[in-house]
Amino acid sequence: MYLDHFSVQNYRNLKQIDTHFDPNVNIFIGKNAQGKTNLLEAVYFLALTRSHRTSSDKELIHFGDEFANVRGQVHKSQVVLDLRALITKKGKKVWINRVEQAKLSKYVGQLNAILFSPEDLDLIKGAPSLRRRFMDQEFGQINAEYLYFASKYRQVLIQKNNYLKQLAKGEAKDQIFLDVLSDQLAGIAAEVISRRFKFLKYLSHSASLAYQEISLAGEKLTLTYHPSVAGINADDSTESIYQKVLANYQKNKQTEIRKGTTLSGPHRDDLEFKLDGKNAHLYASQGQQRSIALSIKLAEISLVHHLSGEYPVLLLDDVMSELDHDRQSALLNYIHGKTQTFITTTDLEGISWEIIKQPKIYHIDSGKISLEKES
Ligand SMILES: Nc1ncnc2c1ncn2[C@@H]1O[C@H](COP(=O)(O)OP(=O)(O)OP(=O)(O)O)[C@@H](O)[C@H]1O
Repeated sequence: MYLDHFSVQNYRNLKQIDTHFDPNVNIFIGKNAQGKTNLLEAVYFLALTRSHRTSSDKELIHFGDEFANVRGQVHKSQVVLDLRALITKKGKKVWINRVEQAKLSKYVGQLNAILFSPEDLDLIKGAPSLRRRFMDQEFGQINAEYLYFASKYRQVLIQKNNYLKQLAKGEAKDQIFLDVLSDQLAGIAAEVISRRFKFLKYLSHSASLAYQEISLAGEKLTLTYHPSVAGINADDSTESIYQKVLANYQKNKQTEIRKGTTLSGPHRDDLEFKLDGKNAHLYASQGQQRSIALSIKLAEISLVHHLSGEYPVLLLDDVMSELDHDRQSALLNYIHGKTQTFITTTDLEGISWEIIKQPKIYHIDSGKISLEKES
């Protein structure tokens, strides 16, 4: 798939943009704070109806304005879609082919976007919450059911935690209501966990292949999912995961009441990256971590293609300068001719131009873009 006609009004410092992107490579060159990330964020928002940088949509509206609007024409192999997202201070609305969509879950997934930014390098060594957010964002955009269950899980978890706090303070007494909430939460947790296992199995396999292409040393990369409820494994059915999560909630019921919070479930799970069986969090060098992060992104591209038959668009925010020549070559060769790619950079130094064939080059200055030359 690729994004052709693209227009923006009042998105952060991008007051007004109206352009047609190149189906292959688009490069945005600009000094710091000119709007390069904002532009990629606007594309990401059009795809996922959320920013990768903030959970507050209001921040996305240009200072002093009332709304932000992003619109794009997406070409897929069988169909052309007109997508539109409108952000106001009261909320957001989305349209597919001018028809307003009541549910965001019906909209998300029409345009798939994989974003790679320097922060992704923290995925390996950063806090477990980063890896959970990674799973929720990436699996949510490729699978509407995952998106639904992950957000339902968050809702019911808040409800259960609020009730646990009331019980802890003695403001509530009815433990049967707690059992009802735990049962509901365990059912949704099982749906989330079984899908995480399924997608991670594929991701691990293709990330391992990608890592082998990128790293000259040839170590084997594996991804392992660690559910916080002991005893759950990849071969378990959803029903059996549900039984194990529920049994765990029951076992820890009094501790959860005392602490006023739910101690296990998808919100406490983690993901482990290993190189030749060794935990990359503890042992991988900076360079190996870059290769792992890059391999995961390449594997995501392949996962989207595997599930939807379409390649996602790839947003590379300021990462080219972070990658050495060999890793840039591996990345660009991998995506060549498959994915529409958007690259931001402050300068042209350090980019392996010989690998990028006929890009469309834009300059970006104070939120305005201008085309350098047609490819
Ligand atoms: N809601 C908003 N309204 C207007 N301007 C905004 C808004 N939010 C952010 N900005 C401006 O956007 C600019 C930052 O843009 P962006 O993050 O895209 O920079 P960049 O070109 O990617 O720079 P760098 O190379 O440093 O990452 C800043 O000048 C900031 O003040």
